[in-house]
Amino acid sequence: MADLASRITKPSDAPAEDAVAPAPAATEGQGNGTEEPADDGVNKGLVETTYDVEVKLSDLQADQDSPLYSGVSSFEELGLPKSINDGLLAMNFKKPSKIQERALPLMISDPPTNMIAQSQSGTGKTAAFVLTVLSRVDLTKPTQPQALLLAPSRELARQIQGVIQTIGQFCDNLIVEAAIPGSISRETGVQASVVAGTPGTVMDLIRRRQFDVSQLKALVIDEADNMLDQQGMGDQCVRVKGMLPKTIQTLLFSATFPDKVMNFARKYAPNANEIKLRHTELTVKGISQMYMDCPDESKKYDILCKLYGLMTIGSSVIFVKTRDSASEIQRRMEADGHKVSALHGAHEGQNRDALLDDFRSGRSKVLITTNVLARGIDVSSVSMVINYDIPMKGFGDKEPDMETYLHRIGRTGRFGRVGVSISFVYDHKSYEALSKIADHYGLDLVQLRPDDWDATETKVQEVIKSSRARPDYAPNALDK
Ligand SMILES: Nc1ncnc2c1ncn2[C@@H]1O[C@H](COP(=O)(O)OP(=O)(O)OP(=O)(O)O)[C@@H](O)[C@H]1O
Repeated sequence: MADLASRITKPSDAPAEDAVAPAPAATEGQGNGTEEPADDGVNKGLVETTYDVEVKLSDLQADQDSPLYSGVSSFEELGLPKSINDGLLAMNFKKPSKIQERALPLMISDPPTNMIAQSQSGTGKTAAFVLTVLSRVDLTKPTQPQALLLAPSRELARQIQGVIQTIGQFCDNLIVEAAIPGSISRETGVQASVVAGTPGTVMDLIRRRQFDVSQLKALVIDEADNMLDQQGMGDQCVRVKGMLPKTIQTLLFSATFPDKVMNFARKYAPNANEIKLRHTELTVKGISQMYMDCPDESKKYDILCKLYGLMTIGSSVIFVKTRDSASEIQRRMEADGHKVSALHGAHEGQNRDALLDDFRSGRSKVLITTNVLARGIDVSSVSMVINYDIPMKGFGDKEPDMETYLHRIGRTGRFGRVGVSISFVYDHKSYEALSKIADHYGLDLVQLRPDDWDATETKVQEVIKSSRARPDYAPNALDK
């Protein structure tokens, strides 16, 4: 068994840095009733101290080693139309990140070329593909669908819709619709130039002839490794693509592209330009990765409750394995006087939307969820992620889900912010799973001990206190 203990850092050298993660497959939240699809995330390495050192975004974007680095001084230099640049300015996006600077020129040039692009969590992949889509839309045909963006969950599809609307706020006549369960009227069908949806719903709309795909010019698959995975929504994505014009420009994006899906991705998006990360580049430096050594499973809940005060300094996401345990932990925590909410695939769609909107706005600060929210969700105030259950994959939970770990912890530490992840281990199996994740990504995980609560609080607080919102950061498009 890999030795987690050998990777423990002392309190004084605690701050962690990079992260990585692969991801499991998510469905549209219509999972099989208990366990929901996983996804990834990773971080690694410990940096010297500096939890409380405030690094400005402008400094990060000038650091060539940062994924936020930009060699150009503004978006204007990338040749985007003024209406789009105005939208970026309104969002306070001053300079592109590395993925935006590298991918955009390749994607917006003619003739259109396919793209397979990888970049760490929270580094601005959404804007990269949204800008491409907006540059291709003919606004004189506002109700003619011209671009389709697919995502693994209704929450992510809605978030992408919001980003398109925000960046495109000065594009006259731009109409963006979400194609998620219950969103498109049967009478009218799709009446938009840009559609962001989940594959099952999109497939149904096309089959029922409520979605005219004949003029589509661009297809974006976000979280593409997860979406194309045969155990996830690969089949649906293949069917959807089979119904689209053959000449469509296909853009695949994710923070993780495990080798096993790369071959398929290359078939799905033939002759694509590729931007890939090396293994060592997958981690996000701002995320301090820790683990909690729980004496046994029954103590996990008590330890979670003890962490509640730290969770509410900012906002927190608690990831658990099943819908049932999400609901059960919510019930117990509420009975114990804590304010928490739980969101998972068993909830009805509008309820899910309201729960996430509350979390985005800060009306709720602690969200218990499953892998359905592990990927893509961007809430800038999240300063802590808890892996109450270590993400596992395969039948019988035999192997850790490297990708899901990376994506889960990537819900914090977004675009230069800092955050903490705490993974709970309590027995040989969970300890070994986390050890494998640490070995895979070369992580130095900081150990937290439930019997030394002062040290735990100090280590966590050091990070979270410096994660406060700073004015040089652009707000998330949907955060209120
Ligand atoms: N150029 C920019 N300048 C400032 N902020 C930006 C810029 N680009 C993106 N952001 C912000 O960074 C945050 C993360 O972006 P985004 O959600 O696109 O990350 P991502 O790479 O898609 O992450 P994930 O892999 O987790 O889906 C968002 O809040 C977004 O508004």
